[in-house]
Amino acid sequence: MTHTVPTFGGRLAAQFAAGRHLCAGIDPHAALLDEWGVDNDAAGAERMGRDVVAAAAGVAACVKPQIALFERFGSAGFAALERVFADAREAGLLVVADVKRGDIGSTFAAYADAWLTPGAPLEADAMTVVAYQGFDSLAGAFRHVTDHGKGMFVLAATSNPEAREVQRAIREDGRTVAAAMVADAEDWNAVHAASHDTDPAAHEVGSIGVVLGATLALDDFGIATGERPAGPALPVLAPGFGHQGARIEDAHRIFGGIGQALLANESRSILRGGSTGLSIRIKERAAAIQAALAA
Ligand SMILES: O=C(O)c1cc(=O)[nH]c(=O)n1[C@@H]1O[C@H](COP(=O)(O)O)[C@@H](O)[C@H]1O
Repeated sequence: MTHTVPTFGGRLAAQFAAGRHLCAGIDPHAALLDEWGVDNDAAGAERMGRDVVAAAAGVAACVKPQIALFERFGSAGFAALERVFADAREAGLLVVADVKRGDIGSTFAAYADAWLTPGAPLEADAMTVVAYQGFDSLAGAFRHVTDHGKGMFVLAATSNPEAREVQRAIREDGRTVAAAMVADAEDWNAVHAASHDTDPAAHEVGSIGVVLGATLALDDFGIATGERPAGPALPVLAPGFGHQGARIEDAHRIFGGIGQALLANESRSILRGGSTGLSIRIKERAAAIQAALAA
């Protein structure tokens, strides 16, 4: 089967080829909104989101709105989010909806429809997902990936210290939970690259990625950082830089061979300080990330 819609992996590859690896977080925490001089409400969150989009356009690869920080304002928060998404699309930025959804297959499919259906009010390019109900519980999103050029980032090894007890646990098959998420995503990409004969970029970078915290020693989670198996590079969404303490200069040491398609997320480190200087902060962080990854 061949497809004409560009894949999410292909669109990521284009961002990387242009030197863009920054994922600019949109996390309208109450304290940050206060620093921005806007109210802690949906309009304040929208202001922050749209300012980040304007400053990140042409500089970052994507924006990642953290949905809970909009959801706390109910329907007004979702309306704000729709406008932020629309701005981002118009600016040519990929949108990763940080929704961290997961469920049994039938209801996960409804989450995938909500966030990944073309033309849906909250259509994003990719969403963060939780696969603790099993990797195949994500199947409801696969058709959006193959047919609509969408993507997913599966939580594998997250940046928070308390995640270790679950994510380092050994499964019946002898792999850690985290390493199995990585392998399942890589396998899926390898199998499905073959169906995208018309999109050579789909062979470069996969459309299902994982979340790997930059704050971690990946070896501890059973995740190999040496050479990867043949197949498309695995997109890695890496939070933990900036506010959580990881340094982009250490990216090669942290990720090694698994960091071929790295999106470095920073949220509070670029949002802190208000809208004044936002554009400069985003440009500086994007340049530092590009330099560190090119080194
Ligand atoms: O999936 C995520 O985005 C995520 C996974 C993870 O392991 N750690 C993590 O911090 N995140 C998110 O990444 C962002 C990090 O924000 P800062 O610490 O302010 O840069 C937040 O929106 C988190 O919810």
